[in-house]
Amino acid sequence: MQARLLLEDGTLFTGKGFGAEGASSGEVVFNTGITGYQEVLSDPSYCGQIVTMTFPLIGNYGINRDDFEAVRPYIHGFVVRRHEDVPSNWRAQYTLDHLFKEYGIIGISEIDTRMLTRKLRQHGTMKGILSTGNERVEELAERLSLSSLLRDQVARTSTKSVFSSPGSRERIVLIDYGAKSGILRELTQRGCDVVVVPHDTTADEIRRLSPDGIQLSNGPGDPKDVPHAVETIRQLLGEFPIFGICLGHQLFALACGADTDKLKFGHRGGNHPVKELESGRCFITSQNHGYTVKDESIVGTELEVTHINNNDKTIEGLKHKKFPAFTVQYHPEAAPGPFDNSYLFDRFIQMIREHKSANPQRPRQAQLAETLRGELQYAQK
Ligand SMILES: NC(=O)CC[C@H](N)C(=O)O
Repeated sequence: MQARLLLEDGTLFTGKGFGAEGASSGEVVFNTGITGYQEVLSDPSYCGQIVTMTFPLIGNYGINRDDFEAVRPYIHGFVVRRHEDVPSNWRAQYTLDHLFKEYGIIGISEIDTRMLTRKLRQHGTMKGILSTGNERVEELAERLSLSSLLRDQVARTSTKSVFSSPGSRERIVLIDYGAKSGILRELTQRGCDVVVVPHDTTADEIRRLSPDGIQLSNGPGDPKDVPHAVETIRQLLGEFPIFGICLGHQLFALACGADTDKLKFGHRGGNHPVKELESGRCFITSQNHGYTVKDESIVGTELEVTHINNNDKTIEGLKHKKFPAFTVQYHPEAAPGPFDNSYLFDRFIQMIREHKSANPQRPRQAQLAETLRGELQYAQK
């Protein structure tokens, strides 16, 4: 089956289709990871994007039950050099083609992904349209120009209802903006009592859950598309220890009065070098983002830059100077990518314990009584 990818600048790629048939448009981005295509394509932060893998052989180890980062993929297309439809791995349960057919996702192979990546690097990410049909190029171009990029990806990918993953240690409210499963996995592995809440949960609703700490998740799209999330973080800041990841980091920065901007082609891959300014140490990180916190916007806020990207010097980590809160632009939960940064979850738990022992005026009993009162009032409404 022939398939085509047309970019906004008029470049047309012709290749072979796999997965679903039809047409689909989105922002074309590239990921430089060598392994981990299952985690990449199921990371909700790619919602609405057509993802190109720079590694030239994809599909060779199939798809398995355990490596999903969300219950379903939200990507709008997948572009590869060579697609291997006969997986060879003991963990493989079915093929990439099978997965894409199930979820209506179009894959295209036999593409010069090196040329495509160079174009995206030079021009910046572009809109593109994938099609397995035989419409004329002019018709494809017309459909592409009429299509618009999604603005509601957080609502599309966030959980619709509250659910819990019980544990016997710290109670963490995880605000799900399109969270990767890896974040919940890291918290539950540490025994945390996690309650996952939708992106539009209010500060009062969160207070009623009596959290010891708040985890802000990753998520798709422009942080400025979810102003309600920024407002909620602003209300919770100072009251609870906060740890933010990726979109959570950007939303936190906005809540503290800083600003965000779009990068030319983003950071997506498993080997981005990040420098921790305090120690001077370099960490290799997993990344997937197209936006960044603007350097100059930190001035005059109560934020301090803790990490920078060693390639382009953009901000990779922040902490609040007064309140227990820190955030990173990269992915300590890895999946895919190195697990070197998972210690940040331990740091979060440590921060929660320190905050608790420094604030003995609100013992658990008093907090519980307060919660109960809140819930009663809520129920009587
Ligand atoms: N992985 C993420 O959380 C990405 C954050 C945001 N959507 C960006 O592209 O910058």
